[in-house]
Amino acid sequence: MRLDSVSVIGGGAWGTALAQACAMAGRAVSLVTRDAAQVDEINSNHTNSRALGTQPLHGAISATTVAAPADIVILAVPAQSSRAALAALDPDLLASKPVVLSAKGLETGTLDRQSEILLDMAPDAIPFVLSGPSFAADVAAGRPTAVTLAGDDASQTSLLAAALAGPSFRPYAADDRIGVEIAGALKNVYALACGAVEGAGLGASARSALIARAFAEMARMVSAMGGSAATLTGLAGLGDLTLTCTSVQSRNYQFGMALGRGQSVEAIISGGAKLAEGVATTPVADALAKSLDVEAPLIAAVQAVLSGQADITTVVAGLMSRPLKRED
Ligand SMILES: NC(=O)C1=CN([C@@H]2O[C@H](COP(=O)(O)OP(=O)(O)OC[C@H]3O[C@@H](n4cnc5c(N)ncnc54)[C@H](OP(=O)(O)O)[C@@H]3O)[C@@H](O)[C@H]2O)C=CC1
Ligand SMILES: O=C(CO)COP(=O)(O)O
Repeated sequence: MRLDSVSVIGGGAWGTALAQACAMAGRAVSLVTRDAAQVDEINSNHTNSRALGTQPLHGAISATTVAAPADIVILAVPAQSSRAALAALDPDLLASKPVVLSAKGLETGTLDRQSEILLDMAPDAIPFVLSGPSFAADVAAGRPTAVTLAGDDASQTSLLAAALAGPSFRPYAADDRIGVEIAGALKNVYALACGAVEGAGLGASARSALIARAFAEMARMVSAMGGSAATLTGLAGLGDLTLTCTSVQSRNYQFGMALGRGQSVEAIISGGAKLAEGVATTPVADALAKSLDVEAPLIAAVQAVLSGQADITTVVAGLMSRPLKRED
């Protein structure tokens, strides 16, 4: 498997940060964005100001609007856009190629994970999932970051992890693709909840209780969906859950804070909120929990708030009055 060149699809914060990580790892990187002005800026000024402000980009990154063949493809568009972005690519670019899925979300309507979308659109592609505690700004600035890279073939996954690893970006190879995907998607739902706890002024104790119960709920979801709950002790589980559920830097946490202050979803979005993947993923996760008969009161609570069925006070009172139970 040749792993010299990388095509990153998506010129937002995460696509640009992953392009930077790959360039720092010694790969030749093509960053594919649909915005011609962004292409000009990246190629002439080595910045992508809309995505990452003044962060200087590595000279090994070149931008384009049209994807060219590469040894590795990284998909870095929002979860709800993955299918359209794949459909716009020449299928030959994906056939038998390692495709790294980096979006954290479940698809509206189909309830699909990112790798299910990929295999639907490009059955010959080789899916890998990259997830873990990693803000784009940190990765792009070369601050130390560690993530999980999950794939079906252990030796291929280790080779790919080595090809993407650089001085400040450390992928750990893993084999539980489903567990990593579900963890990455659900942590955004719980980050909305934790942000809401902060926005509503419910205190740090409540937030930590929420994180711990979210971890237990996530384990039930992962197991029911065919993944391994043990995966959640790693970077994609505990690592990303704690980062996103405690950082004001997280867009999902910020969205949750606005909910906690009493703003409606519509008002937050029309006020220019950045991408918060948990908003689209919550109803999908709620539907999956119900169809799989998984006890998921926290996902249901976030769904009740997002859909306007209940306010935060009512939802918290409901959670606190559930029958007492053993912790396991
Ligand atoms: N930012 C972060 O710190 C991290 C993000 N992620 C995940 O990465 C994913 C992307 O997030 P992020 O980059 O931050 O989001 P951004 O909002 O910063 O960027 C999204 C990018 O995707 C592009 N895009 C949207 N739809 C399409 C499409 N159909 N075809 C091509 N390009 C498209 C947008 O283009 P345009 O501007 O033209 O609309 C934009 O460049 C999310 O799932 C997120 O959870 C994961 C880890 C860290
Ligand atoms: O996934 C992330 C960090 O690991 C980014 O989180 P937000 O999308 O909430 O900003």
